[in-house]
Amino acid sequence: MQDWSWMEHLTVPILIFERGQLARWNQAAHDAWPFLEQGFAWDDFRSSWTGDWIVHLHPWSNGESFLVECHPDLTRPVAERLQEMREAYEELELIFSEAFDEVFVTDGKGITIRVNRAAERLYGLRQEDLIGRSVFDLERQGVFYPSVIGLALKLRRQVTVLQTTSDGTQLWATANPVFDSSGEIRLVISTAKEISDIVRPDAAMPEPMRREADGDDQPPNMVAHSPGMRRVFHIAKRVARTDISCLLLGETGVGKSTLAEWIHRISPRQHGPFVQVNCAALPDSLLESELFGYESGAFTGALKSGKPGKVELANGGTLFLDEIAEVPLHLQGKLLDFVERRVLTRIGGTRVHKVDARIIAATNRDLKQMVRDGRFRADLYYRLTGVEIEIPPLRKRKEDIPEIVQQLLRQVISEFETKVRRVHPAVIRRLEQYSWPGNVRELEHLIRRLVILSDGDCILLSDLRDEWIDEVPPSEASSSEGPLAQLAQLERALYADAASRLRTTYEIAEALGVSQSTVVRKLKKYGLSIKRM
Ligand SMILES: Nc1ncnc2c1ncn2[C@@H]1O[C@H](COP(=O)(O)OP(=O)(O)OP(=O)(O)O)[C@@H](O)[C@H]1O
Repeated sequence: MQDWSWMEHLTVPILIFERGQLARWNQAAHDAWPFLEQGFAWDDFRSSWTGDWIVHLHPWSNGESFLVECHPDLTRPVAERLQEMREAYEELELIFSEAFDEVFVTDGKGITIRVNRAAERLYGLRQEDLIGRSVFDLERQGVFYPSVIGLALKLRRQVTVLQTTSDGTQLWATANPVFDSSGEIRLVISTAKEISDIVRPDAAMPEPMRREADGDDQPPNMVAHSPGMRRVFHIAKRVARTDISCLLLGETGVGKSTLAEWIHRISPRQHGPFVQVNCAALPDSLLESELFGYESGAFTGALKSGKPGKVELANGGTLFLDEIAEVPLHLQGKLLDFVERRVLTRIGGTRVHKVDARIIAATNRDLKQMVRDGRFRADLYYRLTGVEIEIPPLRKRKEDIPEIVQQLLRQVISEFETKVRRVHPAVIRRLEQYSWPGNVRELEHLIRRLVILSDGDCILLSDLRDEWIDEVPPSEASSSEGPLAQLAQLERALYADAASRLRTTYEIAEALGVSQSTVVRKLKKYGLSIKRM
């Protein structure tokens, strides 16, 4: 009689098959497969065993019986676990490398261990150029300053600083030291974000919501950080509620037309037309018919049906008389008549047309002085100036410049394809120093030009090389009211006056005793154009 008791000492399942049928098994086999008791043929067993087990066969000498020894296959779960860990690691790697914010990791001595792709973008160096280098060396070389990790190592605590990179980009950086069980710093992990990427909560809102939140406090396309501009909008908003005539004063390109349109848009007349007439754009003979219209056959070349003027077209809305100072004296009387009585007769007509329009006028001239000189009717001046709003020149509200630049950049990017995404802070500083005779319009043209001509994703100081703005000596730039700035203003006034009186750049050149090319350059510099062609 064979003794099978040894089988019970084994913790791996053992099965004995005799002539193809299961004859014996141990407890471990019973635990693994309780159904064995119901009998089992070798063929069934063979077809049902799984890859979870490694099976050894020990044949008996009679050739008809054998012992089956089953070992759990431990390699498979280990392989599966390894695969899971590999996938998790790859995912972490991806998160680390593709995070938009910079992640920079050093050991406890400040030697760089890992950096992500954002670091390459911010510092302009490849990962392999950063790994293995000390943050203190990188700080000395100006790759960034100060080193937030260096500070965290010195202070042995979390630190947040404003870090500047070699190209002047400002980063909001935080470094966090990680300590080991003996209290030594094992790693320092820092994360950093470009300041220009941090948007104010209201800027993140969708446009309609933002407008609602702004409550029409200022036109959506106009920047007003400076106290001067905030005051302008404050007054304009009050004026908008009324029907009072309003005179907008300010140098060329400060935003008079834009403000006039906004006043209309938030006024009770917002559903009526906004009609703009540039009184300087037409010769006197045409300006009258443009403003007041004409009846059929009023003059040769007139339309048979006659034509309403811009004043009539503004019925129910707002009439914006831009460059009001350019209205010739003989027309000022007719305009006064309309402003006082809100009625007009077309050229060649007798019928009186009643027009209900709010009047906003604008000029970059000293209208009061023109009244004193007898070049502008005092009664018209007083009728037009129910309220006078003076928009300050850009050089007197430099705090608006950075945001205007950002706004213009966003606008240009949305208009055409360009790689440019930002303007170097050093460029902004230079723009803040300039005196901007052509005001916001001049700044607008400059940004457009720079975006078009720039090759990279950032407008750099070197891109200003071909701009006259680069010629401004720092002494002049730092004091816009210094003698050089005053000289520039004087020169601008000279050219503005000539441009309003003369018809070509050649005539101006002759009058001022300079070359025609100088005239072209100066007109461009001061954002001026010849009004009467
Ligand atoms: N505060 C501002 N913020 C942003 N953009 C502005 C601002 N003011 C003006 N602009 C922009 O500057 C440009 C010139 O403005 P606008 O035509 O209103 O000036 P203006 O004073 O009427 O000029 P002009 O005297 O030559 O008629 C416009 O494109 C306008 O959108």
